[in-house]
Amino acid sequence: MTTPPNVPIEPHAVDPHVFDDPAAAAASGQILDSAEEVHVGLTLDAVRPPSHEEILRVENLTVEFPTEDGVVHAVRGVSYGLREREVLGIVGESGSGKSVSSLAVMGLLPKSARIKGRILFRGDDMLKMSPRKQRGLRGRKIAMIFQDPMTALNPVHTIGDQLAEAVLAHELMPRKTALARAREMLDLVGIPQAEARLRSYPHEFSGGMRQRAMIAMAVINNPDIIIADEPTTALDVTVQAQILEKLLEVKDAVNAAIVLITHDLGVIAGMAHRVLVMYAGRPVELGDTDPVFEEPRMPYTAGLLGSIPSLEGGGSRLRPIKGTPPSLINLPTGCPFSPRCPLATDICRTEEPQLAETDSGGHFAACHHWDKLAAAEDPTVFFRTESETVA
Ligand SMILES: Nc1ncnc2c1ncn2[C@@H]1O[C@H](COP(=O)(O)OP(=O)(O)OP(=O)(O)O)[C@@H](O)[C@H]1O
Repeated sequence: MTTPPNVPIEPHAVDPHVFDDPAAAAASGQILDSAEEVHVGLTLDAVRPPSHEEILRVENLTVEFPTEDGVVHAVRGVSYGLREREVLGIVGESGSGKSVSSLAVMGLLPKSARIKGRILFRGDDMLKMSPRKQRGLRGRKIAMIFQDPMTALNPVHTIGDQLAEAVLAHELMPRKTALARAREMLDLVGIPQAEARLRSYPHEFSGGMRQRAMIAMAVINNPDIIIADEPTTALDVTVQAQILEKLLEVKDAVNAAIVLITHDLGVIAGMAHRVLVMYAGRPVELGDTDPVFEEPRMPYTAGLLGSIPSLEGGGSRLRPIKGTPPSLINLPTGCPFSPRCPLATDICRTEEPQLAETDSGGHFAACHHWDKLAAAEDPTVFFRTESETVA
């Protein structure tokens, strides 16, 4: 796998003695991750590979929100498949439709949302299922981890009660059995003294521990799919790496696939088998992570790659892509990236390109000029300033 540019996931890269703001946590009486909890260090190569069986297929998904200002075209034709045990990364700038497309899979969009397309779970269209059948899948077969565990955890109930409830919502069993499963899950996610921690309240946990508890909650019903929406954005970098490792380890333990939503290419590089790049509500590049990162075929992806700090060569410069994404209410004609694209020509301003296979199998891009990127030695060169190019 490509080395993650800024998130260390290689073995022993994580210092188990460094916790998220230990002083502040100790002062507030929070329970911290324990020093005994030494991480083995896990990479994607160390977990079981995906099978060929597709468990989720999203087909031409569109989501619109009617608002006072007009219709927001939040998701405009997203299609992808997810295989058993696969990690699919969805990356893109803020507002590109990453969360809305995943909330559609979870059935968590507001009633005002107009949803079209198909969301097939093992071949069954979830958008056409009875609400009862949908409820049976969501939370059980498809679970979600949110960015901020405090919005998902109830502050007035203990962690143990909340985990037990998550089981009892889907399965009839004695409460004691559900609590025993909750304890097992806290063990699995690396929370020490799990028995005692069942009685803790969310505010007694550090940020990293809360996110571990969220992972425990997501996997307690042995899901086939975990949707993780920016699961570590709120945590500091060291804790991020620990949590991501744990997510991979736990995913392997329960045999689940992951849809990982992030704006952090480093996270994708270390964790995803395949990547879907989104721009203005549409997928603009899709393929195995290494080829997409090493030989992007969509200028937007090349621009994103050029905007992350390079670890090699000392001169680590951030080159954000100039300009801003378009309004999703008044989209321009043609390719929505064309106003920011250094390769744009007349056709880009009149015709929106479709996602199509490029020069390598399984690598798709929505660009009229992907061949120009293919011909360039360094595809990020188009996004450099003149002085950088000369240097
Ligand atoms: N309930 C809603 N009503 C109207 N517009 C909405 C609603 N929910 C989301 N949107 C809009 O849909 C678009 C896509 O939002 P989404 O949250 O999917 O983006 P994102 O790529 O996940 O961004 P971020 O990284 O900031 O979470 C945005 O323009 C957003 O403002």
